[in-house]
Amino acid sequence: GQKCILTGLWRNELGSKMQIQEVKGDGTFSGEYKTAVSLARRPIQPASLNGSQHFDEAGQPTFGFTVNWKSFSDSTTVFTGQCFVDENGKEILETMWLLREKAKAPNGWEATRVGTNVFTRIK
Ligand SMILES: O=C(CCCC[C@@H]1SC[C@@H]2NC(=O)N[C@@H]21)Nc1ccc([N+](=O)[O-])cc1
Repeated sequence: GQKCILTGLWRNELGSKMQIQEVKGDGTFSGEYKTAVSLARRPIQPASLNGSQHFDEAGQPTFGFTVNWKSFSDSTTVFTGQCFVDENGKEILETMWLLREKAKAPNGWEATRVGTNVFTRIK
């Protein structure tokens, strides 16, 4: 199919897996995120994700999505990034994320973590 439509199964360098359902005409999508790592005490469970992508003429759109970890942690991650297609037609998603855990009070310096992830398509 068309390159950099996010529908499908993706995996990042941590071994986390992301399944994105069909991307709607307005660019919105939803899916499921299975993280390979966690700071939560409770066992990891699949989490829902919702986001949107652009449809970019060069076929290398930007996107963003939110993962609500509700089933095992009171925390939230937002990812934002761009899809790139390499010379072999291989797609990669370069992302940065912010992970917010629930803090006891405002201005909790320890509450937000930041990082990067690169995803490649599994299917
Ligand atoms: O552990 C969690 C929820 C799972 C977060 C997984 C992150 S999302 C960015 C990165 N990319 C991945 O594929 N996986 C990791 N939440 C949580 C629980 C406890 C605390 N804590 O500090 O106690 C902080 C966060």
